[in-house]
Amino acid sequence: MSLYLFFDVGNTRLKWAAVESNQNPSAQQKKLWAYSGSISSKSLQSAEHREELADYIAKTLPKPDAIGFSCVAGDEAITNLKSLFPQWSDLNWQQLKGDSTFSGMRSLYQDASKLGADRWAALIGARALSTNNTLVVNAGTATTIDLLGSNGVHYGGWILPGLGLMQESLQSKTAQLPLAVREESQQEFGTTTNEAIIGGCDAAQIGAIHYALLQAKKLNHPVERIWLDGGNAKVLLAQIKKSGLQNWPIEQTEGLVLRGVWAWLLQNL
Ligand SMILES: Nc1ncnc2c1ncn2[C@@H]1O[C@H](COP(=O)(O)OP(=O)(O)O)[C@@H](O)[C@H]1O
Ligand SMILES: CC(C)(COP(=O)(O)O)[C@@H](O)C(=O)NCCC(=O)O
Repeated sequence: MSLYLFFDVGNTRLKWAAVESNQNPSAQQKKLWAYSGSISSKSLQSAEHREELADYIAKTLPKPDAIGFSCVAGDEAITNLKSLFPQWSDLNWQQLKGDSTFSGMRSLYQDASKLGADRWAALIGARALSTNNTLVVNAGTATTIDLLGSNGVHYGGWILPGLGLMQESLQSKTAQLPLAVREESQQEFGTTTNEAIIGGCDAAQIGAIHYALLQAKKLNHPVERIWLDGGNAKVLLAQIKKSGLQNWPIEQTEGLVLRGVWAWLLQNL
């Protein structure tokens, strides 16, 4: 049996996972990854942290037969990532980019080489999970919202500051606003500065998803499934449920980008 190792380098977190060749990227079960983990993407900048990460991964899994990755954290991060396992120098690192081809899918992005590799990977991952009209929401450093038709066409999407970025920018660009902290007893409309900021940023994120649903319907691709992933997915989903939007066909998922890199790698082996 072969083993495949995948990396998703985001602007905040570096995620990895490994699977065996008898597994399938369309499998829905929660415990999908034989091995997985995450660490700050900044760790790639330090030789010491790179060595620790490489040691940890090499000790927890056997030598993989192929490595696939996507990276939106810049060229230096790619160079550092590819330097991780000098002992596996014969291994080919396969990089999924925004314009990597995937059979059965295409993007309407005017210049696909500019499409974030993680967005394209997440769309491929979503396609592996379901083939209906789908909204892919990745709530990470940035929040990205992308529409994927049941025909395999990516109609484009939106990029918003992520929840953390929204809150941080209010603090750093105003005189009076603190860095807000999420509390248990969040009201519908904020009655403190803290609540007003947390509620306002939530509303911007949830409102954007709501607007995307309306736009997709207008384009005659009514959304039948929303996949919500990323470091802020849990918090956002809780707010969506609290807001009385339970009838949205939304499901939290983990590792959609890694799943997409996996599906793509299998087409390219
Ligand atoms: N343990 C955590 N470490 C870092 N960020 C976290 C954590 N938990 C939640 N977050 C939030 O998730 C975001 C990172 O999510 P992630 O999906 O990993 O982003 P990216 O793919 O952009 O690296 C952060 O900006 C932060 O708002
Ligand atoms: C939008 C992003 C910054 C999201 O990055 P992330 O929050 O996942 O770290 C990334 O997908 C990116 O750099 N995209 C390139 C521009 C584009 O997709 O049009």
